[in-house]
Amino acid sequence: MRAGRELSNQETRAERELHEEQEFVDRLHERVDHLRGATAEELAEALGPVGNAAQARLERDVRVTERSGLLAALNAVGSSLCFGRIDLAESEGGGHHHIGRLGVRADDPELTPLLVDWRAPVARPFYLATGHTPMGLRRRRHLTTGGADGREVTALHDEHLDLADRERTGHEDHSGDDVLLSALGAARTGRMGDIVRTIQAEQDRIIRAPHRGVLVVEGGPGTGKTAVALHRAAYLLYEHRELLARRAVLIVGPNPAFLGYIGEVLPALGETGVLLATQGELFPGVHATAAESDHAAQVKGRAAMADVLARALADRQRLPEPVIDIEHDGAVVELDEALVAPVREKTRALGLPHNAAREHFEGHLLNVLTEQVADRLGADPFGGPNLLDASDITQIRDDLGDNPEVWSAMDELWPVLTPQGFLADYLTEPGHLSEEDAAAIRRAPRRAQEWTPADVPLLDEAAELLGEDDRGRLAAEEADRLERIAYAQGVLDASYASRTYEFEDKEELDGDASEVLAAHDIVDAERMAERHEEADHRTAAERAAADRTWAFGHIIVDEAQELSPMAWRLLMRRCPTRSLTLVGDPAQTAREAGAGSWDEILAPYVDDRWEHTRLGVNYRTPAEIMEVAAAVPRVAHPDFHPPESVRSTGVRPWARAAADLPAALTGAVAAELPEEGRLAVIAPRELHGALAPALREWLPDVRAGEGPDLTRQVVLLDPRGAKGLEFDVVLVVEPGRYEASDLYVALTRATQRLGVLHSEPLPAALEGALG
Ligand SMILES: Nc1ncnc2c1ncn2[C@@H]1O[C@H](COP(=O)(O)OP(=O)(O)OP(=O)(O)O)[C@@H](O)[C@H]1O
Repeated sequence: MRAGRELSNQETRAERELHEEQEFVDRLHERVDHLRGATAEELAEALGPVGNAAQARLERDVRVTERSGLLAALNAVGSSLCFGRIDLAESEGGGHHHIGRLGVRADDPELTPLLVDWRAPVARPFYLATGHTPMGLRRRRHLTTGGADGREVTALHDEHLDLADRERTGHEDHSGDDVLLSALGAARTGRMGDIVRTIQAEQDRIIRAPHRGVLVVEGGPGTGKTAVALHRAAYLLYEHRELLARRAVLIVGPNPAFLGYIGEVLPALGETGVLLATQGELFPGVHATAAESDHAAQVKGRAAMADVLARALADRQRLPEPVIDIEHDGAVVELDEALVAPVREKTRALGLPHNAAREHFEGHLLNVLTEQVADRLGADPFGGPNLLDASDITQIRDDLGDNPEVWSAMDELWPVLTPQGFLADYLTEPGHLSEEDAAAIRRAPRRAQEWTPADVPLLDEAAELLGEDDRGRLAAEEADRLERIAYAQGVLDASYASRTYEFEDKEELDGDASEVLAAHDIVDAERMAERHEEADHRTAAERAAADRTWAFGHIIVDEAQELSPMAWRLLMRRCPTRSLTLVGDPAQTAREAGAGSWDEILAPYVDDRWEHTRLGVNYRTPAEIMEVAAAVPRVAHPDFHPPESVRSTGVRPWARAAADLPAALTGAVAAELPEEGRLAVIAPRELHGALAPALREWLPDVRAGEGPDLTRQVVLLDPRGAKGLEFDVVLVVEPGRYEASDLYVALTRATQRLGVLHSEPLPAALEGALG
């Protein structure tokens, strides 16, 4: 009887708790809805016309940026606006805080905090507190919301961190671990989601690590490296908003499909100040997607290429072979090696980039040509000093400067080059390399500008070596400025013409009218022209994408060990403050183009001043699959330890030998396709053509070699393209053809089930390991 009453009291308490949280969540959404409307209105107002004063325009720009950021955050809240609550111990003053995706204050005079942003220091114990170290907490609560609009509180999970606390809420049956496990076991959508509800302590420490310096995060497959890197970006943007909103954060990922996969995480967290890019997109104006051999990419990635390009450029600073004849003033002026070599040396000695030095080359060359002409014209037949005076010499120099033959000689000897033009020329005839390496990267002239990702660091290197001959740009800017002044002058003249009329008109009505119009007198055309310059409303990330010399506030590199030494040179140029987070796993790295150990990568830039940290728990791959996959790196490293899987499913991975692979694949996909979620077929690229018809039922329009659409229920990938991705079910085809690191990647992509299909022998590591 007594037990029965207690039980019903518990039920009542549990219901009351749920009801109270529902009321709170309703109030919260109401407040956010109101804020959203008000912010949208403020933004519309800010985007409206403002006066011409520079101050007003500046203030408007700041307001627009702020309001747009806030609106993006408010629009992003989606369903789990509030997902946690922490109750403080009596010793900490009691009370509680709700934790959510963004900070929200009540509409009262004190602006009482309603919801604490997950990134705020107050929220930290939500992620870190344990029974052993409660961090001042009495209780931690996970709120799960759902329903049609995502606003219904569907479950609470309470953990008591003070073990002496006997109070029960009726929601203690499941712990925070169940919330994590249900997130991990959920069907995949083809897009990565955020993990703010369930960030684990080891991950939280990395996410909130100080932003200065280089932080290296290593961890096996599925340890949350990518998730952590993205949440770190969100955290840094929150913590250092002022700096990073201006300088933007760059996230570099291994391929476009991967960027598509992770692309929604930061916007869902309300952050827009981030540029996501692959290596192939890091040179503005170039979209480098052409393919090439591993050998070619490896040659291009070597650090020595910086020197090779510098030498190739020096080759373009030519000497006459043997002479260039210039017709001038009825005679021939001879440009030979003896004359040009000292000019070239003098110009090189300035240490300027090639294009920037061109102006000096022109000056020096004109001087020696002038001397030659003056020697001839002013020679005293009786052997005395030259008969020409200073003005004659100036005249000769000016005349030479007007002679097109002089300019074409200059273009031959010291041409102004673009990075694209220079590199394309180099690749059609690669010098300063062994014959074998040159053959690997040589390109037919008609394909010379089909850029590959490995070309991008070379283009950037070339741009550095070339510098800018900015005379053209400056002249264009000056012409533009003059045009604006002329326009402004026209406007002023027009308003002056109407002035008398308006003035008279107004004066009759208003004695102050002369004051208003007097403003005209102090605005000259030049200042008015300045005011007509376009306001730049692009975000910092958008401006950064278009600017090769942009210095980012922070750079995050996923799969960082894939990058070549030349790619590191490019990235370090984009990050002069050396504020970087590098994420990678050596066991998943194809070493061909990679830069080797972290020490080797980083020593040239930061010496040994970098921090290393590891993630050790696998949140993706069930233990059964991990056991099979770990055998692959163990072949070369017998003491290899994979990260520990947080889950097991009880389902063993299987292997099936089949003479007719396409038929076997069709059968396997039909049998394994999850009701909800995604299935990936990972197969060597050369088999895609033969396998695509077998997938027609699910992928009717797929063509071999196409970028995958990860939101389809079935996806066809090669092992490199599978990097960083995950699927509910994975079928690996012909694993005997993969390199070990690629095979390890392919085998660790599944969150639920793994199957292997082969017609050729299995690699030794998999033999006997599969059911
Ligand atoms: N704390 C967490 N809560 C919920 N899900 C998590 C958590 N940590 C990681 N995950 C999930 O685990 C999966 C693997 O994470 P992620 O892709 O970041 O791992 P990774 O280390 O980058 O893997 P890989 O090196 O294999 O690409 C993702 O689905 C991610 O959302």
